[in-house]
Amino acid sequence: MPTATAREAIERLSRVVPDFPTPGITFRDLTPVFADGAALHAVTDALVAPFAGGFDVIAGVEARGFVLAASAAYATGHGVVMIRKPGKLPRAVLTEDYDLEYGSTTLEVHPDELERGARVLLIDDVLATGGTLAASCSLIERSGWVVAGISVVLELSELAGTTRLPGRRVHSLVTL
Ligand SMILES: O=P(O)(O)OC[C@H]1O[C@H](OP(=O)(O)OP(=O)(O)O)[C@H](O)[C@@H]1O
Ligand SMILES: Nc1ncnc2[nH]cnc12
Repeated sequence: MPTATAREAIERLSRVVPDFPTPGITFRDLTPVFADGAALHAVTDALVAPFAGGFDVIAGVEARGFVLAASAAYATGHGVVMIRKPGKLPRAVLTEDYDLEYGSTTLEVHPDELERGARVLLIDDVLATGGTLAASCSLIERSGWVVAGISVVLELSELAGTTRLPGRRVHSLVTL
């Protein structure tokens, strides 16, 4: 499905929620995009299309990134690596603390999930300050894997998240 269809669906279905989760944050809610089958299909295809043939596995960031990563993995016949919030993964983990637009937290990964050198396409819903994706890239590289690219549905350009991702190939379906 063409990227223009995905963009139209994102613009039509996404919602703006003022002061969520904390006062002063303008929250961009993509749950209606996830809930619409045609939109999820178009968005999934548009996220992976620029990276076709260039990755071995897809990584998703808990929680919203999991929806997109699993959809993209099924569509392309790849597996999923889960980058999780703290205390959820059962075996030995690598850990990164980070800040995001409305707080601070930690992400973790099982570093033995893939072979060294595996090419990982990293998918998430929103690129805001870039803290989440920078921490995720660090976990991927500390695990011995390669970041093949980063694909997001929505980039909030006023927060300049790409400056936290120097040298990365970042694909955003919609940039606000
Ligand atoms: O670019 P940043 O400033 O780091 O923000 C982007 C992140 O914020 C949201 O995740 P959140 O941690 O709110 O988790 P959720 O998916 O569980 O809602 C979003 O899904 C991104 O992962
Ligand atoms: N403004 C925002 N809307 C939705 N998700 C976000 N993650 C970080 N900032 C966000």
